[in-house]
Amino acid sequence: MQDDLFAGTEHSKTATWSEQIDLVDGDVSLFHHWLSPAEAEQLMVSLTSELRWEQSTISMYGQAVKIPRLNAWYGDPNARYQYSGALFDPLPWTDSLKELKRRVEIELGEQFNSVLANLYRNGSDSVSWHSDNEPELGRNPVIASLSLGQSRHFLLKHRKDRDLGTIKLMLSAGDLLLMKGATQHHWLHSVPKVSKTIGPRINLTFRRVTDL
Ligand SMILES: O=C(O)CCC(=O)C(=O)O
Ligand SMILES: [Fe+2]
Repeated sequence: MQDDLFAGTEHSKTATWSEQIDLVDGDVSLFHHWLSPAEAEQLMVSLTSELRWEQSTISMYGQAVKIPRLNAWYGDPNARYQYSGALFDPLPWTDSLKELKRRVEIELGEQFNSVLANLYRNGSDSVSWHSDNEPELGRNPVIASLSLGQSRHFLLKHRKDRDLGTIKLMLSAGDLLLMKGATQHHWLHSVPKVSKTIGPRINLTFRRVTDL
């Protein structure tokens, strides 16, 4: 179901409209053009330089491996999270991240205490299949993800029922994706590499982590 108020008019390219993704065992919705193109562009520029981007290292089969993207973690002081066995403290909110969080909370009626920012520098950067199911995210994680910059595909696949195939969404600048309910129990998601030359993308995933 979609409520495209301006379908067929000149507004349809930039007007906000939302759709519920038809997903068995999951609850995913997408707010297209949640930010205007101008605001999304401005944020892309400012967040690229303002955030403290790092290339994290994870351990895979006992080897230290650099992940294929940059990231940065911001949030309330108690919103600590565990990643590959290490405990990370969030950086304090910047003004623009705090303001975005406030607007996302009002839109969705959900509370968040942290944001994981990802910077995909080009088509070689990606995130492989995973679920956001770390214990500190609680039983049914609510994750709101805001996309800026280059459009990229966001894929979903069911953990068990492969007959459901791969669901492919295009996330463009200003789009807000919401995942909640049982989604993280049953579905994996990824942002695959792209072989052609493309520009950078930033994705902000607002989360609520609890003290373990
Ligand atoms: O970049 C995206 O759209 C997804 C990022 C993601 O899945 C994550 O940070 O857990
Ligand atoms: Fe994720």
